[in-house]
Amino acid sequence: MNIAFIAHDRKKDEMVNFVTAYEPVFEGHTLYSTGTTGTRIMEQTSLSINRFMSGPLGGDQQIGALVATNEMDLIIFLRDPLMAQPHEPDIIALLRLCDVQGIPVATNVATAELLVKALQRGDFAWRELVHKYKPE
Ligand SMILES: O=C(CO)COP(=O)(O)O
Repeated sequence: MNIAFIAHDRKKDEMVNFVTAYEPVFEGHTLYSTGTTGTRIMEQTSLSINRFMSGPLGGDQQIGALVATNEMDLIIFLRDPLMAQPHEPDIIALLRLCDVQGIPVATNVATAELLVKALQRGDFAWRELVHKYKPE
C-alpha cells in the first residue's frame, strides 16, 4: 500500500511515537511524507520514506496529486486544530481530494490507530483492486 504521513509541528512527536509503535506494520509498505515529518520519522525509525517538500512549501499538494490519481491508499495527517497554518488552503484541498476519491484519512491518532489495525487485518485489500483496474 502507498501510505502518507503528515504532521503539523506540535503533532510531530505524537507522529514519531505512533509510527515507531507500528513500525513493523509500516515496513512492508511504500511510505511517503511531507518534508519535515519524514525527516523526523526517519531519524527515529529504520523506515525509508519518500519525502516531498515541506507542507507550507507545497508538500500537501504533492501528496494531493497522488490522491487525485487514486494512487494513495492511506493518509495519516495529524493536524494541529489549535494553530492556524499559512497553507490552510492546501490542507483543505488535500482533505477534499481524499473525499473525492474515498481515501481513508486519519486526522488524529485515535483514528490512525484504528486504520492501522484495519491495515494489519487486511481490510485494505480492496485498494489492490483499485490499482489493478485503474483506468489509463
Ligand atoms: O505542514 C505540514 C502539513 O500541512 C507538514 O509539513 P512538514 O512535514 O514539512 O512539517
